[in-house]
Amino acid sequence: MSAEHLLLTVDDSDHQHSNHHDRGVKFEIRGLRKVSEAGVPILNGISVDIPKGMIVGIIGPSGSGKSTMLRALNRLWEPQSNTVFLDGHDIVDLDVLGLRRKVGMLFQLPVLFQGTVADNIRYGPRLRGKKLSDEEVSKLLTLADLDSSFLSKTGGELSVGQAQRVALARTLANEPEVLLLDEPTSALDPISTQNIEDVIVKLKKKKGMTVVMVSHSIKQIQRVADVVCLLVNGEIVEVLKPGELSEAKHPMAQRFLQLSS
Ligand SMILES: Nc1ncnc2c1ncn2[C@@H]1O[C@H](COP(=O)(O)OP(=O)(O)OP(=O)(O)O)[C@@H](O)[C@H]1O
Repeated sequence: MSAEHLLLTVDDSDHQHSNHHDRGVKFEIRGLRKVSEAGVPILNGISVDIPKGMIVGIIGPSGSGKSTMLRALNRLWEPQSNTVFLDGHDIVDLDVLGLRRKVGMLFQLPVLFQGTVADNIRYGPRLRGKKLSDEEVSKLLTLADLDSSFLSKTGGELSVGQAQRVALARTLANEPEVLLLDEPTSALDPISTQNIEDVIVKLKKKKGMTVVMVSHSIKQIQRVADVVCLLVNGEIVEVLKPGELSEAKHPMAQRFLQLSS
């Protein structure tokens, strides 16, 4: 295991000149490990800082641990104590529902609850005793690039791309400060993909959102991310700027990038 803590930095001018330096949250990961029940190492001591207001892309071969790493960040599995910190707080000491509100997650395939789009979007706030008005729900839909004609539709009436945007609006209704995206566009057509990418970039620029995004698409990562972590066999083997991916030095990373591009 490398004891080195990877610090992600960018010279992206949007980030440098963002008005949101005092907003957003950061993650610090220190030696995060996971071993399967059969004793097979899945994560081998991930140590990386994820600064606030940055879009961090995670790429790597299938089975390298990308989803596992992401899922630790909102305790879909329980990391060891003293390994994942959100703004300085060990996440295992935080209230898990509060953590998941702050750290929203979107998966490859959207799963909507029964009821209308509006019911779905109101769900999270309602758990906290807050009733969103139609106007507030419409605003969230707009943020996810959908218009208010969707309010009364049900999940069955939506395409996968539209459902994914509703799932995004539902996550945003919790006013998260971090978005964890696990291949959020892999089931979508190019236009829906572009819509989601645009929304992600807008959220970073307008709200200073911190985003950690797993993707199999190198091109997508190059379009969206400020910085890219290459994960191989449960370790971050390289941290690169999106424009420098071809300069990866690790042999497995090189091979993966050659085959993926
Ligand atoms: N709960 C579990 N028990 C045992 N093994 C697991 C568990 N979860 C994941 N794994 C294994 O850990 C490794 C990493 O899985 P993970 O889903 O994080 O990889 P990934 O990089 O996201 O892969 P992909 O790109 O295919 O989605 C895989 O070998 C997987 O089979």
